[in-house]
Amino acid sequence: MTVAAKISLGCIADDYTGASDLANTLTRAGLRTVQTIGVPADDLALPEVDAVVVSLKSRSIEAGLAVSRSRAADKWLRSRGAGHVLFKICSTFDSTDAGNIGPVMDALRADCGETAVLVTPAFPETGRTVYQGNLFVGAVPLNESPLKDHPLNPMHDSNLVRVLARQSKAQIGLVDLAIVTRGADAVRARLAELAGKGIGAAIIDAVFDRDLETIGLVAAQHRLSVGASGMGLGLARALVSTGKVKSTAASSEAGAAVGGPAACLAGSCSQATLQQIANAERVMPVLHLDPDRITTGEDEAQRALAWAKPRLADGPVLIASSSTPDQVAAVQARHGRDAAGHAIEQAMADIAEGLVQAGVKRLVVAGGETSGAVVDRLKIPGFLVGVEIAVGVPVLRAVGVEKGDMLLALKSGNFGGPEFFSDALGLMR
Ligand SMILES: Nc1ncnc2c1ncn2[C@@H]1O[C@H](COP(=O)(O)OP(=O)(O)O)[C@@H](O)[C@H]1O
Ligand SMILES: O=C(O)[C@@H](O)C(=O)COP(=O)(O)O
Repeated sequence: MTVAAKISLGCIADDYTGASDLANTLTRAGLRTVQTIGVPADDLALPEVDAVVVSLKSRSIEAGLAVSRSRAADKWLRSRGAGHVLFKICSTFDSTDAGNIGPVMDALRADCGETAVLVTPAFPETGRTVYQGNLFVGAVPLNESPLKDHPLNPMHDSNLVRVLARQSKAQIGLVDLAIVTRGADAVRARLAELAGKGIGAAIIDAVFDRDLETIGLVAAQHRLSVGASGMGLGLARALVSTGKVKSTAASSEAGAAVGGPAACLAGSCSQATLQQIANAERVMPVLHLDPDRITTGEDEAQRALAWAKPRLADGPVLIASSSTPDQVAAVQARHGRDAAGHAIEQAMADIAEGLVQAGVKRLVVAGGETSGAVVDRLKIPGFLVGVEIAVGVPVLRAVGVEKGDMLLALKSGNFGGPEFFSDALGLMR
């Protein structure tokens, strides 16, 4: 990939929707940003940028693989001049006790020789705040939020010091809000104190964007941080306010019209996505896939394509595998959690491939793992960031694809307003 000048910020995202969320945040904060899928090939030509977000699909894979892929991304980013690397995780800390946040953080920390790593998933704009190390999703602790029912990584503990300690070999500390409120010097002093006690990473509280700005000023002087888009916001604002990056307005070219048929795919089973699908039923044809048929190897993808193709000329269609928590639990009990998830993701990828072959140029995908499977199948090497559809979800222009211009939106399951699918298509012309 041609990245002409040295990049100021390197980012490794553990899923593709998370990467586009972060790329969106960095762009809005004034950084010229590109999102790549995996470590870019040497011949992928991209414009000069301040930040590169390498998207991995490493959130729900075996920890050893997540570590080796993240290390390769880190090596590439640092070889392009990134002095700081942000490991972008989910704002709801999606992970299991077997990983992958802890193991990846430990490996990246060892590689760059960081003393104590600042960690926060806070992203106040989407209601994710951290207080006394406890993550809140809106008004409720993480373990009472819909994340308790996530199909792959149900979250049952809101205390992130405990959660990370179960995953990491490092001792985990806390920098609480009282210290953050006192400013960057107080955070630096507390971090030095923790490092002196042998603590390798600290969850840091943040409730408002100003807390993230304080955290960003401190983190930017370190080699590694771990967090969600809020950490990206803090880092980006620090790079701009300290004059390390000149703020640039987002380019409108990335979202320029492509025309052609449009389609939506939903594999997320989040409450937000279920509501968005229900609302989409009023404005576009919706096909609900049968997860049992997919998991037992029936060709649901061909059935979906036969349904969709004749309708594309009349307007967008939506194809969804999404089900309620009870139905998801029943499918998983019959077929196994990973087998069901994988089979459904691959069916979504088959459908996406067939839709693009049928001429679809505008594609909205709901769900992080689902988006990963789809984007991989379409062999898209990278994205430029266009306008924001909803907080954390930009219009993306695919770069380096053989089939020519294409617009996508990769929606984190939990993000977007009730009319998200129409909102997205309204901005993807
Ligand atoms: N009806 C269903 N039953 C069981 N698993 C499902 C169903 N529909 C989708 N899945 C799986 O659930 C997971 C949803 O994860 P993801 O796409 O990351 O969504 P989110 O962004 O909400 O986390 C995927 O592995 C997907 O294949
Ligand atoms: O930080 C976030 O919440 C998102 O950027 C994100 O990573 C969401 O993941 P998915 O819900 O799996 O899309």
